[in-house]
Amino acid sequence: MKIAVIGTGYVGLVSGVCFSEMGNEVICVDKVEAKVQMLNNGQVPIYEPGLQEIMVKNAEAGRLSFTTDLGEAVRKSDIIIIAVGTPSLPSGEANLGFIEQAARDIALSMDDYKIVVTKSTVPVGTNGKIKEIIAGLSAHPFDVVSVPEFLREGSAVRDTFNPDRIVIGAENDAAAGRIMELHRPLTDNIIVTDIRSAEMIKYASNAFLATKISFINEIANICEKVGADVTSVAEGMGYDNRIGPSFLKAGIGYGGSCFPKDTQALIQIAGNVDYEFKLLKSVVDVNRDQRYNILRKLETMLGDLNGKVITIWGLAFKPNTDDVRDAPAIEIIQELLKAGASIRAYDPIATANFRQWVDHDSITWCTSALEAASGADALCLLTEWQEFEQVDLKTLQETLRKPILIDGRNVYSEERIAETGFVYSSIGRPNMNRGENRHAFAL
Ligand SMILES: NC(=O)C1=CN([C@@H]2O[C@H](COP(=O)(O)OP(=O)(O)OC[C@H]3O[C@@H](n4cnc5c(N)ncnc54)[C@H](O)[C@@H]3O)[C@@H](O)[C@H]2O)C=CC1
Ligand SMILES: O=C(O)[C@H]1O[C@H](OP(=O)(O)OP(=O)(O)OC[C@H]2O[C@@H](n3ccc(=O)[nH]c3=O)[C@H](O)[C@@H]2O)[C@H](O)[C@@H](O)[C@@H]1O
Repeated sequence: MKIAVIGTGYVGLVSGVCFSEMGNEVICVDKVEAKVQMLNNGQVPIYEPGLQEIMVKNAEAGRLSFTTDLGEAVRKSDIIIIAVGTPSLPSGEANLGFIEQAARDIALSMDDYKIVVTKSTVPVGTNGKIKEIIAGLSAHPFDVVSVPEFLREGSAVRDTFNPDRIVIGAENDAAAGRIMELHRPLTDNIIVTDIRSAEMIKYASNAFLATKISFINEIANICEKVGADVTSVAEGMGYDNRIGPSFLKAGIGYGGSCFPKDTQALIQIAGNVDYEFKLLKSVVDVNRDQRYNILRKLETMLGDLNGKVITIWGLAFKPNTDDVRDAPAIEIIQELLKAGASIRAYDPIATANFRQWVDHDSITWCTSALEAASGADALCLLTEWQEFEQVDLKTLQETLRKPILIDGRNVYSEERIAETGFVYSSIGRPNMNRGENRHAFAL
């Protein structure tokens, strides 16, 4: 099939590359010329394991190309995939400006029947608006189909080739059939439904996963008070098939470009029809507060943070990505700076992106984990990069000025910590916490 993909962010680029790997002819379009130039030079603007190799292979085979010329891409293709951003407005509602612009651009370029597929996450009713926009500007026949995307950053290629399910929302059986045919090599688990339900499936899925995370984080907070271990609790719960083991890792809360934005958007979608989504509002509140656990733990151990030097390990919102959108590290570092602390920060790959969000004279950007730890009063681990797990804890203890380790992702085992002299605190594992109530002067 001949496919144009509009937008070369995570979703557009990964889908485009994977569809070309499946033998389709794909043209990826972005309005940012620098991005297209990079892609044409075989470079991937995002960090996504495995993507570059397949991209270069398919570009060399002539099945995959990149352009800023949306019109030509649309005219050469049968299927147009919209994968532009839908960021939050200050109200929490999804900003549909990029979607509407893409719909107008597509309409003005159409010269024949096209299937317009929306992969961006859009509020219920948006595909209907896309249809109206295109029909208002073009006399050519077309169908709009909603195919929400469920890939995760950091494992986007694997997720795309091994989806749990494909959801297709369509009004027309023939269009649904073409889109089914496109996805059939990936899975037999294809659910065809109406467009509004498909749009809702995406938000409901992300909101449910966010709920699981806030739920286990609250259980972790209670575990700390009653002396239970949240990792055992999650394991014990996860063996129940009705619950399942995934998304039960307690930590400092979810971040990233999607859960925070999509939970807010769903609260707004419900609010627009006079429904107060109380459960989801609490999920969001719990998530925001969970980040502050790190600060509370630091204050318990160090007292006043003014003048203290704090190491931050991990700036990306999760490992294996350089994406820092809504990363918990942003808010935690801002709060530490407000409290008068200075920061020594390190992330294996996300530092350059992070500096576009937060930069300050009191932050030293380090190029290795141990350099960041050097001479600090405490270390906070915020992203569970494998390199942090593999660090020699004795060397780490000697490198820090004070042996205080706050593990926001429960990376270290009880045995490993027991072999060290760290004052240690993690999330929901009170039996491992050591010396948490000792103030710095006692160390
Ligand atoms: N990032 C992720 O892991 C996932 C994202 N999604 C959803 O997919 C959508 C896209 O997300 P990302 O890939 O993160 O987006 P992004 O914001 O990283 O990238 C979007 C790209 O679209 C381009 N663009 C915008 N308007 C354009 C136009 N009219 N013509 C050509 N290019 C245009 C931008 O220049 C940008 O490069 C969002 O709705 C998001 O919620 C869904 C699942 C996973
Ligand atoms: O709509 C989207 O954009 C995507 O959002 C998430 O994917 P992603 O944000 O890439 O990453 P996740 O692996 O889901 O992690 C999100 C956040 O939750 C946190 N998390 C995840 C799992 C867990 O058990 N505990 C936990 O705190 C992570 O640290 C991270 O900050 C969903 O998992 C994807 O299915 C969806 O397509």
